[in-house]
Amino acid sequence: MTTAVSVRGLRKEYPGHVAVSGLDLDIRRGEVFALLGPNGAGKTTTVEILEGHRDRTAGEVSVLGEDPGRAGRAWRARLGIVLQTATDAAELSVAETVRHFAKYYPNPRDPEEVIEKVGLTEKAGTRVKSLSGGQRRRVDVALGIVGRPELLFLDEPTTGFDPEARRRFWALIAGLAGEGTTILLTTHYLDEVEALADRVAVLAHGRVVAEDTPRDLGGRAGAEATVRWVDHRGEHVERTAYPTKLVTELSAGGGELGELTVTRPSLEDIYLDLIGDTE
Ligand SMILES: Nc1ncnc2c1ncn2[C@@H]1O[C@H](COP(=O)(O)OP(=O)(O)OP(=O)(O)O)[C@@H](O)[C@H]1O
Repeated sequence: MTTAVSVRGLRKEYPGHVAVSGLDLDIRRGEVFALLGPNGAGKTTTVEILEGHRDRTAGEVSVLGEDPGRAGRAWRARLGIVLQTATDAAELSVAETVRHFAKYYPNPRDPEEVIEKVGLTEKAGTRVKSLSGGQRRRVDVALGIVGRPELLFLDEPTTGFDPEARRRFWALIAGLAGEGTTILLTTHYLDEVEALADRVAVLAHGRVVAEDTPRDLGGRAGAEATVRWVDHRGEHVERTAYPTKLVTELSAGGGELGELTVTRPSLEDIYLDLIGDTE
């Protein structure tokens, strides 16, 4: 089977509010798929339905071949979940916590190896309670992957991470993806999407408004480039589909083009455009 997640016409109504309204989604096995969208777009609700933690009002949902509303423990053991809310800080140490969770799974990863992967080896003997916020988040990630999940849900996983921890986390996720783990990532960090995701869907008002690779989202790859440079007459800005041609022409005289830059819309520009269109 090549499909990890398939969603058709998903709808979720809370009293007096429609959180998800006719959402379709397909995530392939082995893919890193990102869900983007403004606060309240319906990302967490959707993810919770896929995890089997929330019922739905209507629609078809299949996750690893089963309906999350009806699937049992064996199915659940194939998932890894890192929720938005951090683990309740216990009296247990990092190593004790990870070892304890490992016991719930039929084929867990080696707890020491997991602790090393999330960069907490030096804190293995420390109580989770005494860790910093970002370090506790890394414990959450460790607990999400210790069961060797086929499908890993990461809901805003790097909130509170310092830049080095984020880079380390990205490498960890790329490694898991390389081993074939399917990953559904919810995040507000566009650089994270760009670094990690094979495909991205943008949600607004409970539905998918765009879906593509980060490179191509919203026609980004084909968008015109902006060329800027400075000469004795001041700053120049030109938009063109053929920046190489323009730069070649401009530099034909052999002179240096001061402060030359060629840029295309960033993922953030495209994202804000897509979201702006839905307001
Ligand atoms: N238990 C609930 N009861 C009523 N309304 C809810 C409930 N949970 C979420 N909602 C509403 O449903 C909408 C979607 O919420 P959801 O948490 O799925 O958004 P989100 O995209 O994950 O947002 P964020 O980026 O802030 O995490 C919001 O308007 C929210 O207020």
